Amino acid sequence: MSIAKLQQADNQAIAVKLSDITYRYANTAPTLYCENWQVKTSERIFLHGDSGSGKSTILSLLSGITKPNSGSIDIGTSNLSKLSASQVDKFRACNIGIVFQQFNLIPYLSVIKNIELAVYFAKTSVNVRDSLAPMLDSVKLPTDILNKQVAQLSVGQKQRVAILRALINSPDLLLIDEPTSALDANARDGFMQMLMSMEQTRDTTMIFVSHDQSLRQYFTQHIAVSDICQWRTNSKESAC
Ligand SMILES: Nc1ncnc2c1ncn2[C@@H]1O[C@H](COP(=O)(O)OP(=O)(O)OP(=O)(O)O)[C@@H](O)[C@H]1O
Repeated sequence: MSIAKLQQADNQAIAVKLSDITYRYANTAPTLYCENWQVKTSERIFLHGDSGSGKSTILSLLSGITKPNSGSIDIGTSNLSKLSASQVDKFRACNIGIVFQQFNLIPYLSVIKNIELAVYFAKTSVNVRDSLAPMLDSVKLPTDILNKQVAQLSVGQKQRVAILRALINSPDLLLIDEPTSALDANARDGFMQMLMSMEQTRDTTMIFVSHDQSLRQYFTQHIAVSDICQWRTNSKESAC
């Protein structure tokens, strides 16, 4: 199941579309409103905002991990709001690569088992070892790391494994959440150069979130969270 492309009037396909979204974590919490936001296919977006502005929440909504209270989210021609929970899980596994802030690797499993799980959930016929061979080279990891337990890896190595897991099914959409926050400046720049060179030959749409403005240089499009979504407190509920 690959993402069918939504065509726009100017004939450029839409990869992501948010329409009239509202979301809140609990009844008393402020509500996040996102009226309308579209990302075209193959765009590489740097989505920035202060800590707490909602970057991770937006990625969670886009990936279908979090369901909005109202509104709709289209990824290609698939409206996530119309899919059942299990259909969303399947859709995500097949079409969306995600690099989480804390990587979300399973620490007691080996590197290869972590990556194989992504292929298992997508039910694709990817041969993991064959596909990984050139990718390992690109991220400068040795082949023997595949059999190491994730718990034994450095932060930088975990970050690269998280990228490999996100890319193994050749997703159309890549969502990346602050992957460089635990790295020093040299490691951060090395990681960004590696990510961009891996993506040079792919047609992936990428949404990369960070509060670190020094990463802007790697992207041609920069969008502030506050330009697409706002947190508002419901005045009736807060009155008493
Ligand atoms: N599970 C949760 N329950 C309640 N509130 C939450 C939860 N997760 C996030 N929030 C709140 O939602 C708002 C946005 O959080 P979010 O994690 O999306 O911000 P962020 O921009 O990614 O922050 P950071 O840069 O620090 O990771 C914050 O006010 C946060 O406290």
